[in-house]
Amino acid sequence: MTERLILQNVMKRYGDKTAVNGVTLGVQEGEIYGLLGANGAGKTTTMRMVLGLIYPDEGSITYGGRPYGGDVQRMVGYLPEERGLYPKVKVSEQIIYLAKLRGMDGAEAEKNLKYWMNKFDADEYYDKRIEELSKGNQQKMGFIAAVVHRPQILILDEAFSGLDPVNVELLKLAVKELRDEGASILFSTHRMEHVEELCHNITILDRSNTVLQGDIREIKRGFPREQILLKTSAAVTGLESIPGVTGVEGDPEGYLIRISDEAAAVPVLTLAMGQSEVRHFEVKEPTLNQIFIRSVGERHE
Ligand SMILES: Nc1ncnc2c1ncn2[C@@H]1O[C@H](COP(=O)(O)OP(=O)(O)OP(=O)(O)O)[C@@H](O)[C@H]1O
Repeated sequence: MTERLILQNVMKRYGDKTAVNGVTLGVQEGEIYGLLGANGAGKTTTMRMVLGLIYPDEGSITYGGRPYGGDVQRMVGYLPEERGLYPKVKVSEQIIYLAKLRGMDGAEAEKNLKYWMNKFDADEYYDKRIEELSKGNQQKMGFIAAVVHRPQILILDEAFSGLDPVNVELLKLAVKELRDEGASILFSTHRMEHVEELCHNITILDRSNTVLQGDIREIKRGFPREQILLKTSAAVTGLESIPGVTGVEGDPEGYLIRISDEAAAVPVLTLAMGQSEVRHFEVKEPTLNQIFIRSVGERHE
């Protein structure tokens, strides 16, 4: 697989404040790459540099091997920032206009627009003005505006915020479809469950620095497993007394057992089997949410 979007040691300062301190990452064709971080970590600044809205003070960003400029601008799609679409202009008119600006011919733009409007269950908004739409529906139109010209690189900053659960699913499907067609997607969000579902590779930033980077599965292997999920046919007593067990919650339908040492797993299972039929036993991997809190939260303590 080829890395299409590459950031190398990208640095941005505002006066004596370093907003982004040497970020290096690569997004492949057909990949959704997660860019995560606490508030103020440098995500938006990084994405604004990728969009060519601001320039890095150091380092480089390349798009299919080329620097920003010329045709590269047309390769990139992004969700307009809040109020990015003109409230008084018809949805179809401005989205087709934007697609043409990015080099697509009118007929193809119209065809793509209709395709996405239909996917998003939004046909009825075609001839409406943006200001007539609810906030969530405006956001869906923003998403269509970002993808209508079929960009090879797509920048999504909190693309699902403010959407109802049905629309979140629709947008997730759309993002997966674009990935499967080969788009390179830089995806930023605070919703870790979306990252777990959509991304393989991530970078976590904290106060302008990269604190974790790589394949989510490998990152997880580097963190201790601290929870056991146990389901049994009857109550199990004495779990709390096992060395390494630091807490027990729940009931036979699902005990959540906190452990400080994975060596506690075997005695937990042995005890449970001695008292009951064991229906489920799992030493749980940490969630990305727990990893985020550990790696970012601990730095702040
Ligand atoms: N135009 C600017 N002038 C001065 N400082 C800025 C500017 N833009 C961003 N910063 C600073 O750079 C740092 C990174 O900000 P950025 O907006 O990139 O964070 P973020 O990760 O997107 O945060 P959030 O999750 O809160 O949106 C912050 O400390 C911010 O105050």
